[in-house]
Amino acid sequence: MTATTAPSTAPVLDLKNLTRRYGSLTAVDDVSLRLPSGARHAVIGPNGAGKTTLLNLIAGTDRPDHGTIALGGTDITRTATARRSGLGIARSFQQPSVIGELSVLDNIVLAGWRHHPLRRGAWWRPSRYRQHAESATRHLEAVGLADSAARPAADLSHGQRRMLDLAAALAGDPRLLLLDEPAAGLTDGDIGRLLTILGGLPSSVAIILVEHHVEVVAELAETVTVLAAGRVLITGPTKEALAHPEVRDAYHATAAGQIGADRDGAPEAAPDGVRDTAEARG
Ligand SMILES: Nc1ncnc2c1ncn2[C@@H]1O[C@H](COP(=O)(O)OP(=O)(O)OP(=O)(O)O)[C@@H](O)[C@H]1O
Repeated sequence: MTATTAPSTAPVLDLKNLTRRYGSLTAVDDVSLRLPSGARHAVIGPNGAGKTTLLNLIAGTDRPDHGTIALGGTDITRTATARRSGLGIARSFQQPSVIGELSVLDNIVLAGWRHHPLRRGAWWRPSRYRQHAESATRHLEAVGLADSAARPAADLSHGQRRMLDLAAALAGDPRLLLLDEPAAGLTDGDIGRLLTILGGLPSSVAIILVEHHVEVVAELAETVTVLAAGRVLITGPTKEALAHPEVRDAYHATAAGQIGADRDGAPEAAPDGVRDTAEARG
């Protein structure tokens, strides 16, 4: 495939008119979005709004029926998922994808090897292993897991697994990090640690955060896109987006479990929390 590379001033991500249909359902409906390098952007909306589908389209695990995706000015609409990873897109999942039988360190060594554009041969060969182990240790330090490096990943708590999944995503030195509900299932303490870690990432890494916790969005995101039934309701600065009347109304529906609810249907942000958080930023 031919790739057209634009100057480095190109947005890190440029989505144009993305649409994904499943039969008669349009999960992502004509979504356009331009993010500058180092953006801190959140995508919010009710259950079924199309947030995960949008991440799948960007990561390449799903394909749009219409529209284009450019990464740093290069059209990647038809580029395979593995190649997108090599180009700098990394993702952490709602369910952490760690290998329980491997040590915590080896999970990251393997992730670093997978992301390496020139990877060849077996990752555990000593020369390659040493090459990746040093940076793997740095990534574990960044997520607070260095002390657990030698433990089997299976021994980690849910919160620690999520941090390990995040370290695995960072192991490829991404320029675009896709985070799908990173705070889901975390304790308040773990959420605090997550905020510190994500807040400390270098500006060379742009983040797209799908998250139901409004306080996490308010703390981390500079800009927000609100999706409703696959369409963009609003894209703008976080404070403005969260204070938008339709967003406020939508979050009022939380009390009925229709938006912002966790998988058990419990509301994660009271309507007043939206207002208070948005005002706190201003
Ligand atoms: N592979 C698929 N086949 C058919 N329908 C799908 C598929 N994936 C998603 N959908 C539908 O597309 C719509 C958007 O789903 P999506 O998971 O993107 O929403 P979401 O905003 O991430 O929701 P949640 O907050 O619950 O994770 C939903 O109606 C969902 O049922």
